[in-house]
Amino acid sequence: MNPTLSELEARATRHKAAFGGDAHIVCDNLVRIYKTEGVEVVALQGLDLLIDKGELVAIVGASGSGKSTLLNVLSGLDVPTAGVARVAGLDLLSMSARDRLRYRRSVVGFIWQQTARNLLPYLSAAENVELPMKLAGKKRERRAAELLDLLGVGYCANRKAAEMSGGEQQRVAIAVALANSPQLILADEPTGELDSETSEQVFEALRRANRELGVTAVIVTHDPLVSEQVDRTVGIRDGRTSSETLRREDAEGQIIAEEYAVLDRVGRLQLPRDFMSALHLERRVRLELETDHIGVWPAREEPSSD
Ligand SMILES: Nc1ncnc2c1ncn2[C@@H]1O[C@H](COP(=O)(O)OP(=O)(O)OP(=O)(O)O)[C@@H](O)[C@H]1O
Repeated sequence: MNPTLSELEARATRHKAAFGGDAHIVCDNLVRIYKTEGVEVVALQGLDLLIDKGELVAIVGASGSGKSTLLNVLSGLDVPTAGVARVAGLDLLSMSARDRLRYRRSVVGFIWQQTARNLLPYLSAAENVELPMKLAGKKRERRAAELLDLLGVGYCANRKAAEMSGGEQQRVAIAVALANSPQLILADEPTGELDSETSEQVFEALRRANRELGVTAVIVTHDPLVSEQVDRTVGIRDGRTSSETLRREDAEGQIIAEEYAVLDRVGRLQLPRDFMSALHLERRVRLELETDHIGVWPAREEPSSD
């Protein structure tokens, strides 16, 4: 017997609810199109991404690949054009303005690349950390000091931004982002303006926040020092997730990194550009299913018509 319309609707809803399950961050076929002066730029072209609660993930990709767009969507600053974006069970597309404000105040914390953008210059480090708590109507006297201590900048509590180094300012910025106990922190090139030694300290502070407070952390970065030290690095190309590198420790304590291509739900994957050019793969490829892998070959030369 053919299913009724209501059965079909129920099936479609079940299918949707299943994608991502209880992942902390779910991006499903996410699309963001910018329109400027009649020209459309597709910054995200059906991006899929799942991140579990408590993960520390780096996002890498060439300039213009869509990394900041993704972070702006996850931070609630920007609304995608289509698809699904869900954080901690909250739907970022259908959220009301009031819920969005609450989301940005207490579910997510943000750290920008420009050190000067993260802190108010006329407030001390401790006052900067207290500010988001005050705005959310919370007053927890000890928390600012505790967070600054956790991130190794307790000694900066009474200093203003101009009296701190770039690395100290970024660690205070992490404390500000953590002030309202968010579930997720997002950092856009947090070490972009810093030298390698200072970068290491800032990354270490992010890692400590992730491990000790259990907060999920997503870091957009060009810095190999960051991207090569996380358990999972997601590569974005042309507005889609194209690769993932997973790192694990083997029995001898050596870190093993394995790079994977990402297969989306309908079976699409992006072949690395250097693989494509090495075998002159273009437009059409021949696929063959073997017992434990799939072979990909350049298409045979088309027989000429004469
Ligand atoms: N507000 C905007 N209006 C129009 N186009 C935009 C806007 N923001 C981003 N874009 C375009 O969307 C695409 C993705 O940009 P995005 O900033 O997300 O890339 P990115 O990977 O973060 O780059 P970078 O590493 O240089 O910061 C680019 O082509 C960019 O020019």
